[in-house]
Amino acid sequence: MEFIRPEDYLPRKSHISDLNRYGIALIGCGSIANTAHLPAYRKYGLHIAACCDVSEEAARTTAEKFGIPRWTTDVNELLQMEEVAVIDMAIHPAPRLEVLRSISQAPRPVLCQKPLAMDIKHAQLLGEEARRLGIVLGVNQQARWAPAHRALKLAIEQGLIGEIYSIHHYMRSFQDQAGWWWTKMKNFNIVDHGVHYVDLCRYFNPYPEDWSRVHCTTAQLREQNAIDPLIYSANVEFGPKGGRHPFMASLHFNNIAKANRSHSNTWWVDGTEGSLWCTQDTLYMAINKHKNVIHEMKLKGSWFPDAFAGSMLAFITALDQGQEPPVTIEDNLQTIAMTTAMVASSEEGRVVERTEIWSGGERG
Ligand SMILES: NC(=O)C1=CN([C@@H]2O[C@H](COP(=O)(O)OP(=O)(O)OC[C@H]3O[C@@H](n4cnc5c(N)ncnc54)[C@H](OP(=O)(O)O)[C@@H]3O)[C@@H](O)[C@H]2O)C=CC1
Ligand SMILES: O=C1CO[C@H](CO)[C@@H](O)[C@@H]1O
Repeated sequence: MEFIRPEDYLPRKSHISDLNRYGIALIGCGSIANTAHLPAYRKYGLHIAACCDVSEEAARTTAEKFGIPRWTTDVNELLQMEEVAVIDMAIHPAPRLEVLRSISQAPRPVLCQKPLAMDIKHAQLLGEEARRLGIVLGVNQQARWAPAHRALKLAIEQGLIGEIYSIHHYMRSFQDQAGWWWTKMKNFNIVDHGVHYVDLCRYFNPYPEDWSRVHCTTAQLREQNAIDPLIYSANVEFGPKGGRHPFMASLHFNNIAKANRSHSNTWWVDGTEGSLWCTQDTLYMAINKHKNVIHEMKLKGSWFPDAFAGSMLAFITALDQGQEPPVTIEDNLQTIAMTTAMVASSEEGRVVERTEIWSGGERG
């Protein structure tokens, strides 16, 4: 039973009339740009016009490696290039405000690496400043375009498993390597890496109500390199208090599991008519009425790098059609509100309401 096809879940460029009109300028030629953004754009034939980094060596070697026609260490020089139609911002949150202000001299739409910032106050500031400066700003929550996550989302939308009542995520990996920026970052596992799964939990939610409250617990090993916990468990409630809303989610992320053969990244979605679950390369479905049958579909593509083309293509498609970015500032603020609440919940040992953190509307 083929309930989802590759053309449904893989990145598509057929919606864009002339892709060459959308020259991309990359700001930040670091690790993720070189290992995911640029390989993805090359694979899907996107036009990379220029790249920029404060480090001359990073800008030059990246340009050479990917055959990018122009490179610079100066954002202002980038903005003078007529062929630059879109900015791909792949730098850490700290310099983003200053870079946005430079971009306002000759505004271009900006797709910014996820999340907009590591806490709600900083994210709000960046969002408000982008609006004030007249910059179209979208957020690159590219995990939404990972083949497994797109396929799962489409299967949910097809209604094959009835009314969804539960989403559960279980992630096991290892990122306790000494010396890397993430082991030195405050609450990294929740606010920087975990934010993918928090955002996906909101993305898969089929109801109009956004998340309402969260209870998160963490643990910190006696001997670990990271300055903060690398394991969390979060129970997310939707709708009013009282436990009678028809949908709930739970998220568990153990990022300090040394035995790599035990690693996995799995979602389970339960509905009144059946269940869907996926790893990163396979989507499964079991329907109540088809007893003892599991429908199993091997998926094409992978998160790294395909999803990075998916998010950029969706951003360009929205620009082409005069629509809002696929992940707006408001949408991302709801996700960051949840990671901010998870940190507060684990540190203070209590349930944290969304409204304590963020007073924005229902769905972003
Ligand atoms: N799946 C995903 O979506 C992933 C997302 N990320 C996100 O991407 C961002 C970047 O991560 P990563 O690539 O690992 O980081 P890196 O530190 O490897 O790269 C960032 C690069 O940007 C440069 N830079 C800093 N400030 C500026 C500026 N003002 N203008 C131009 N270049 C600048 C840095 O130079 P210098 O080092 O000299 O400061 C560095 O070369 C982070 O926010 C991270 O959370 C990262 C990994 C995966
Ligand atoms: O997916 C991810 C993996 O970890 C990175 C840090 O190394 C995160 O920044 C990132 O979002």
